[in-house]
Parts: sequence; structure tokens; C-alpha cells
Amino acid sequence: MTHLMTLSLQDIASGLPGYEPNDLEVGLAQAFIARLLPRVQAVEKLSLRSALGRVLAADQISPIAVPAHDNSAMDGYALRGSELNAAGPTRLRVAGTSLAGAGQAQDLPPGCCQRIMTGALMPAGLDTVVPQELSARDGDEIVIAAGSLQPGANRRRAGEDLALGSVALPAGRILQPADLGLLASLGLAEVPVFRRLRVAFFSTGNELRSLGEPLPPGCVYDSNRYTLWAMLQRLGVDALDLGVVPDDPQALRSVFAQAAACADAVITSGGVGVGEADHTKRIMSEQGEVLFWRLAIRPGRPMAIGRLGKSPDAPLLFGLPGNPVAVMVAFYAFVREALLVMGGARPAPLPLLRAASTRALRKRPGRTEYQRGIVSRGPDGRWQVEITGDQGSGILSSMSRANGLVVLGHRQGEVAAGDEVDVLPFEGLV
Ligand SMILES: Nc1nc2c(c(=O)[nH]1)N[C@H]1C(S)=C(S)[C@@H](COP(=O)(O)OP(=O)(O)OC[C@H]3O[C@@H](n4cnc5c(N)ncnc54)[C@H](O)[C@@H]3O)O[C@H]1N2
Ligand code: MOO
Repeated sequence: MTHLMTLSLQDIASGLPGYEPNDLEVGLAQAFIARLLPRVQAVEKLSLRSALGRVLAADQISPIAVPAHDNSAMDGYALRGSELNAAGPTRLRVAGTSLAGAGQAQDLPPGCCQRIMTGALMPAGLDTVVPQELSARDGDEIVIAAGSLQPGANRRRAGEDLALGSVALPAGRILQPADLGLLASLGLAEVPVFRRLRVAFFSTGNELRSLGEPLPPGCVYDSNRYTLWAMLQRLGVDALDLGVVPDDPQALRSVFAQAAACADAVITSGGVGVGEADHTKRIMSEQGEVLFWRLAIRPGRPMAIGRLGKSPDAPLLFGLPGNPVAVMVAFYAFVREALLVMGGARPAPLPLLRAASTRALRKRPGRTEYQRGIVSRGPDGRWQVEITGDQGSGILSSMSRANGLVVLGHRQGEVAAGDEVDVLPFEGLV
């Protein structure tokens, strides 16, 4: 990790225009978090297939041009464009055949063409390919109708995909299937990637029980460690599950120490609200510097953000609220992009769909709301979104039924049935 700054969190917060920790606008909280993020520095070399989903650590420069030589885009006949007859049919004699993978044919006499296959090198001096469907074969000649072909057509030029020495993929790129193919087309068998970010997570709360344990009255099974684990898997980080931690000072101190020693970032759920039985906030504050926010958001109002240590490189703490939907919304709104950036990525903003709400939505300006919805094609072929019933922040079933989140921005007011709203689709969130 690098030293980016030596400012305290309070220093950074006071530099933000309109910082109000008890009613913090989502965009401001995101901007604040963006200023905290230390980056992974360690790099490893991986074979292409192992690098899928990993973050490129250096620009990849093309060591060759792709394609390396001019070649045919069609199965047909290569010819000189200057010999195409504009006024009547063109008749050319077939002098030979060029197959993909073979060497370059040389010096065809005037009036000749060459049978050629897709990917075969353009014979010297020939610049145009007529697809075989647009020519008629007549013994050892072909006939091309006037006007059926432009000079220069169907020739792939050397370097038209990637020029020699150009940046084929920039550092910070999260490698996608097409990228592996692109790197392979350059002959690169290995790429440098940043080591995976290590993210520790645990749940707090005396009422939580792990799977397999009996469930006494007043207790609930811990679901947040499963949603958190799943969201972290999708991000491609190393997720370290530190279990359920009771609301006990010693246990909390020890798990925070363990997390800080092994992780770049720590995510907790629960114990950041206004309740009384909690030691979590106090123990968090002992570990370094932690700010406690109430965000202008629904769900996900309380949140702790901090560093588990004094230096700017100390592991970051994201203390998320305990409610099962709030923890997911807070993760997508604040944690996801932060972790990608810490891992060296330069993530693009997530694409939003515009969809007509099938019903009126209550919303007042002054906070950002994330409502669970099902997006589908409406009868008119346009996207529509239907809210999935009860939006309580403990109702995980309505999150599970959803295929996206309706995002109602800070300034947005009431939504009438049929109004278009922004939807963040779950597919493609990685
Ligand atoms: N007087 C007020 N009470 C509450 C407010 C408020 O503003 N004033 N805010 C509510 C909101 S919103 C949330 S969110 C919670 C936040 O509180 P905590 O972060 O301290 O969360 P907990 O109290 O620990 O838990 C809340 C809720 O979620 C359940 N939970 C917690 N962890 C898990 C888990 N790992 N798996 C499943 N369920 C979990 C927990 O049992 C509680 O029911 O405060 C509200 N109250
Ligand atoms: O805002 Mo709380 O985080 O809704 O459930």
C-alpha cells in the first residue's frame, strides 16, 4: 500500500463542502470514501486463463501489429481495384490460390486474379477481394457485374485491430473474456496483475446464531455473512470470514486486531445504530479513527467508516448496518467501488436502465432511496419496473425476488405510475 496522504479522517471530512455527519448525502459520502483508498501495490504474473477477473497492473503494449499483414476478409478472388470496369462486366483470369496460413503470392500479371480464402495474405499488388457470391466462375475466369464492388473492398489492413506499440489494454483494467482473447492475439501468455485484495468480514450481535446451531427465542440466523461473502466473491477479492462475534468488548477487540492484521479492508455488520446494548462503536473507535454517520439514504442509514490504525495505509473499516437489506444496499452504494479501486481497478460507473414504474412510489426529496424491483419488458416493448412488495430493511425475500434496484436520487420527489426511473440491474454488477 502507498502513502497517499497523512490527513486525519476529520481533516478530510471538514474539507468537504456541506459535510453533515448526521444527514450525509450519498454522493458526498462516496466522494469522501474515494479520498481514503490505499491501493494494493504487490504484483504477480499469471497465465492468461488464471487472470480472468483480475486487475491488470501495467499497460499492455502490442508487441506486434494485429493483423500482422493485409489479408482477405472474404472467401473469393483477390484483384486490382484499378482493373474493375465501371461501365460493364469485368473478366479476370484465375492465376492461382491463396490459402490462410500460406505465404504471400507474388507478381500476378495484369488481367489476373487470385482465388483467396478468408484470412489468407493479400497477394503482392492486389488490393480488393470480390466475395465468391458476387462473381460468376467461367472455366479459369471469373466475371464480376459492373458496380458490384468498390476498389479496396474486403481487405483487412495490417494493424487495423491493434497497431504495433499501441496500448492494447490499460493498467487498472478488470480482465474480461474479450481481453483474454485480445492478449492471446498479441502472443502474450502471461500478464502482470495486482494481488487480490484481502477483505475480512464478520457479524456482530448477541442475537445471531450460526447455521447448524439451535435457534432460541429472540435469536435469528446470521444471514449477512452469506450475502456479504457472495457479494465479495463476485468482486473477485479474497474474502476472510471471521464469523459471528458477540457484543463483548474482549471478543470485539480481538477480532478487530485479527482482521486488521490480515486484511486490506474490514467489513462488519450490525452495532452501528443508536441502540444501547452495543460495545461495537466504542471498540471500533479504539482501533484507529472512525467516523459514525447517519446517511440521507434508505435503507442503510447508519454507517461507520474508518481506519483500523493511525496511518493512511491502515486497513479501512466499513461498519455497515445490521438489517439484511441495508447491508446489501450499503455494500453496493459505498463498498463495492471502493474495494475495486483499492484492488487497483479503474471501474467505470455502473450502467443504469431507465424503466417506467408500474405504480406510484412515495419519495420525498432530501435522501437517496434504493427500492427492490423486477425489471421486465412492458406490453409496449419498453422497460418497466415493478416494486417487489414490502420494502422494510429486514425483508430479505423482497431483495431475493428483485432483479435490480430502483435508484431514486437525492432531489427526486414523488414518482407517478408510468414515470421513468433509474434501475441498477443486478446482472453484470461484477
Ligand atoms: N431509535 C432508532 N432505532 C433504529 C434506527 C433509528 O434511526 N432510530 N435505525 C434503524 C435502522 S434503519 C437500522 S439499519 C438499525 C441499525 O442498527 P445496527 O446497525 O446497530 O444493527 P443491529 O441493531 O445490530 O441490527 C438491526 C437488525 O438487523 C438484524 N441483524 C443484524 N445482524 C444480522 C445478521 N448478521 N444477520 C441477520 N440479521 C441481522 C438484527 O437482528 C436487527 O433486527 O437500527 C434501526 N433502529
Ligand atoms: O437504514 Mo436501516 O439501514 O434501513 O435498515
